[in-house]
Amino acid sequence: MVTGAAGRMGREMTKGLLQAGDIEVAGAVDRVAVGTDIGTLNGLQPAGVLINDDLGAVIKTTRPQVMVDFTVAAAALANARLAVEQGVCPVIGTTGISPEQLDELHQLCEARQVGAVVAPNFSLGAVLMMHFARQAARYFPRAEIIEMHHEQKIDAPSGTALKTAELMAEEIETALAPPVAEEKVAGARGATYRGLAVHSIRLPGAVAHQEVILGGQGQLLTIRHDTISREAFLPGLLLAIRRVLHLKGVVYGLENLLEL
Ligand SMILES: NC(=O)C1=CN([C@@H]2O[C@H](COP(=O)(O)OP(=O)(O)OC[C@H]3O[C@@H](n4cnc5c(N)ncnc54)[C@H](O)[C@@H]3O)[C@@H](O)[C@H]2O)C=CC1
Ligand SMILES: O=C(O)C1=N[C@H](C(=O)O)C[C@H](O)C1
Repeated sequence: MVTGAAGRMGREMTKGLLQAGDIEVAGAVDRVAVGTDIGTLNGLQPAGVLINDDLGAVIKTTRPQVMVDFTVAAAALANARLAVEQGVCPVIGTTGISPEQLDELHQLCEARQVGAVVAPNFSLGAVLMMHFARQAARYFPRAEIIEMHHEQKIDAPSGTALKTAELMAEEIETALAPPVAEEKVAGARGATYRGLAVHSIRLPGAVAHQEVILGGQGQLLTIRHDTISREAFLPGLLLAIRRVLHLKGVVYGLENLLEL
């Protein structure tokens, strides 16, 4: 089942799931487009699954194995609690979930022996970009992250940028440049997370893009990923759905399901 099924990601991923031979979409939840068939909503044949705004009722009536969540951070943890309590494995793409919320999910999943995947980015290219940035961080003393997204994105920095900084911080020792003597305009040097400067751009025309720039003596290394269309997220989501059924506890980051 999919929560946030009427959103940008929910629609695109539901469309892909409806077309995947080995997956049945049992239910769809959203606060909007209630009563709309998810097939029709996505330009396909009617699928016989109507969007419902009551997650508890959908879980009880359809008994799904997996709940895919693309909603908002404020809803994602509550949705996951409901799912795990019913033995349903959450696959969460929603970003903005705090480390404390992630800990709570870890404990809940351990206690119930239910698998969950939380992945700030399901695009395999973005996962590789993060992996390469982490590797490169071993050899460069400084790095900064620039992420660019569409204007409707509500969180900043992106979940991908935060995850990238977390991965790089495990390798890099002095990522943060010395503070400038005078920041003439507040925020000019971006935000700081895990010792790395992170800059967020929001522009029409953008989908999801990130550059990691590493600096060393006499050289710069730029690692960049561009999401041109949301279809990019489907193969990673399918992988997570198929694997989560065999997990116990939470896997945070798709890189942990790939042999990198
Ligand atoms: N992990 C990944 O690969 C990706 C993650 N995302 C993340 O997915 C999330 C959703 O992004 P978009 O689809 O662009 O947003 P969106 O705003 O288009 O869709 C969110 C949907 O969730 C619904 N919603 C909100 N609260 C709800 C609740 N309590 N119960 C049920 N439905 C609820 C909204 O009505 C809306 O239809 C964001 O956190 C974004 O950062 C986005 C793209 C890729
Ligand atoms: O909101 C988006 O669009 C995206 N959100 C995720 C994030 O916050 O990193 C993944 C991707 O960048 C698209």
